Amino acid sequence: AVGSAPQGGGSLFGWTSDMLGLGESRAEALRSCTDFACVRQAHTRPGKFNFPHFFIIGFPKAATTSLHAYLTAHPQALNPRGKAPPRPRTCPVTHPQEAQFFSGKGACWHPDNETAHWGCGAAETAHYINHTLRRDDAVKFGMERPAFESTTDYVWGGINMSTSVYELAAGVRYEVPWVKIVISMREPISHQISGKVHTLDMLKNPEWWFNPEEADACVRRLYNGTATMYDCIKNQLKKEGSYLEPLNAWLTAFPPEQVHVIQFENLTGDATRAATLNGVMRFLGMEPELGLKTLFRNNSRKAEARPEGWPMKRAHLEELVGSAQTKAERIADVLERYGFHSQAAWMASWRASWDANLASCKPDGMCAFVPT
Ligand SMILES: Nc1ncnc2c1ncn2[C@@H]1O[C@H](COP(=O)(O)OS(=O)(=O)O)[C@@H](OP(=O)(O)O)[C@H]1O
Repeated sequence: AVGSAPQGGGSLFGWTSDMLGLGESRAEALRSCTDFACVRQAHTRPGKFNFPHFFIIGFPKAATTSLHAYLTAHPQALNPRGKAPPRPRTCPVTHPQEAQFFSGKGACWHPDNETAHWGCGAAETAHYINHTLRRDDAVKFGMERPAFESTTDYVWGGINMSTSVYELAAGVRYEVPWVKIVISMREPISHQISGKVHTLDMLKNPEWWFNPEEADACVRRLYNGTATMYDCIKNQLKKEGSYLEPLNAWLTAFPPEQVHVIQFENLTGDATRAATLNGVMRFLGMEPELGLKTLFRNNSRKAEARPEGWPMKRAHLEELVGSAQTKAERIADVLERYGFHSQAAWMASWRASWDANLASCKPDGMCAFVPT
């Protein structure tokens, strides 16, 4: 009887597509999945959205929280949950933002096991599929809503740093080969400053709550007034791989059709925001007309931190711009080669920031760097 047929999951008036002789739908096949092998099997069945459909993987400090919130607010989105509240690192994965499933919490790494290097913990995987990615809701909506999560440290590798970003990207590709990847990149000096400002903010917390890492020692000195922002970002900015390597890793693991790279400045700029958001939604197969007309400003510190800019000697600013430019050219080169963006357009946006900041320099040789 119609009334006793299972509900949802691509059913028509209560009849499942299996009963109608069409074979199992993706939703029906996904219904009891608790591991990726089952999810992959379900993926072979017809359904509108993939499960999971996409990941926002970074970069940190490139408005990923705002983008996550924006897509969460989209009426088609599966996930109405907000940003994760602070929680101890040992808690099970529950939240779609900073779930860190593939980078650590999913216990996906077995570095000592040569034969089965990759393989996520069974209990963690079931939890991730059921709770973080909301399997039951995906099924209930008959795969008409995309499941997603956003974890910015997927661009760095495993959270204990034992795993390279190449391994992580390859592992994700192995588990969910269809997933779409969204990456936002911010002008490199601003990206670095935003990260340090975040750490500065954390230093206000008691040490038992936030214990800064070795690399943040300079931020403590900045906090105490014995170092400058230039001191704290110059080395990281010079590091060749810090931005380019994750991009290469993900583009090595995934075909370019599954990757969408946006520029933070286009995402947040008044003149370019709508087109950039529409581009993201089109890439994800979500209807742009249903998207909000505004982008939130989550996780923002720049207004309070130092709206007038970070004081810097002209020579130091020129050195930083030199490092950022070298990095940017390589990124823009990769992006053009893969057909994502023209090198010239990508560079022009970031160069506008460098030029504006260099123009701030006074005759006494002091400048102020305002992040994008
Ligand atoms: N709509 C909009 N317009 C302008 N700027 C915006 C917007 N949304 C986010 N932001 C800026 O993005 C920075 C936070 O990025 P993330 O959310 O990716 O940071 S995090 O890695 O998750 O901590 C953070 O930058 P800073 O304030 O410089 O730190 C935010 O101010």
